[in-house]
Amino acid sequence: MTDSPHPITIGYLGPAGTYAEAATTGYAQWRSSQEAFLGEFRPYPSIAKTLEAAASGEVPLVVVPVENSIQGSVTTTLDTLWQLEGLHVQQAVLLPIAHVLVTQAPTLKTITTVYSHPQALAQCQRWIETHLPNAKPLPTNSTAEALTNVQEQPQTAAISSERAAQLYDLPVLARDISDCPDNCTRFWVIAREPAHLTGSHTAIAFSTINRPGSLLQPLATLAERDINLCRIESRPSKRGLGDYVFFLDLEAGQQEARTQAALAELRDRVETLKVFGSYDALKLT
Ligand SMILES: O=C(O)C(=O)C[C@]1(C(=O)O)C=C[C@@H](O)C=C1
Repeated sequence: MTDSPHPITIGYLGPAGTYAEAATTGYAQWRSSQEAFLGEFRPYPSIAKTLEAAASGEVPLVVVPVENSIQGSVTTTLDTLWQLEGLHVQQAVLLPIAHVLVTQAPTLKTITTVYSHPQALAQCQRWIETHLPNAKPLPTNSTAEALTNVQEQPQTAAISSERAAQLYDLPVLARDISDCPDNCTRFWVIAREPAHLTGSHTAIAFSTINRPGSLLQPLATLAERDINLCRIESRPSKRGLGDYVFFLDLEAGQQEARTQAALAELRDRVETLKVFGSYDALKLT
């Protein structure tokens, strides 16, 4: 008989039934199909608290949303990653997002409020305006948390996954309510321990001093080494208006010589550089 592996606790945005939970359990299942791995799961009340749990060493691994195909970056994740020290991206997980409208109300007309995570509300904004013109959208910490309002107030609705509606035993009134087809969210698996350097993509971020060429020079460093970018995103540095942090995803692994050389040069060309790590993408269905 073989010994079962020691369980690894993975933090995620809870409560049970979130998309983050689906990404986390999907990742753990995949990993245990590759190696002796046993995941146990710990929900946190917000994305920031989930990342803080990894940074403080409370849990060795967390899974957080980074980017959505309709709504773009999950800004809390980027801002918190920039603020915290010592976090390493290990893996990307792509999860299809299929939102439903959950309510105890008999018809759409009687719904006064629609609760969900701000990302989910934004991904369904046009549908809400068309089908619930009189309902007030109100943000919650997660899609699953939104369902607790529906349990207590019959004239309200929530946007979540169908799986979450089943879990909380609540009725679904409308399906397929995302504003664009193929809605998909990319999550990152993040660890406190530096990962192996393998992976086809590398995530970095840097701040610059606001002067001519301060973005051009780092981009030239990457272009000169034939490193393609698959994403660039700016976020306010929070030091003052017009001061930014740039988040980049490189189509090159951290272990590659060209990446090592580019990162060494980048350190001299930017103010602060953070290398989050290299990752491959796991596509869940
Ligand atoms: O609220 C959830 O269920 C989450 O997992 C968070 C989150 C996000 O922040 O993007 C994850 C996937 C969907 O895009 C909507 C919400």
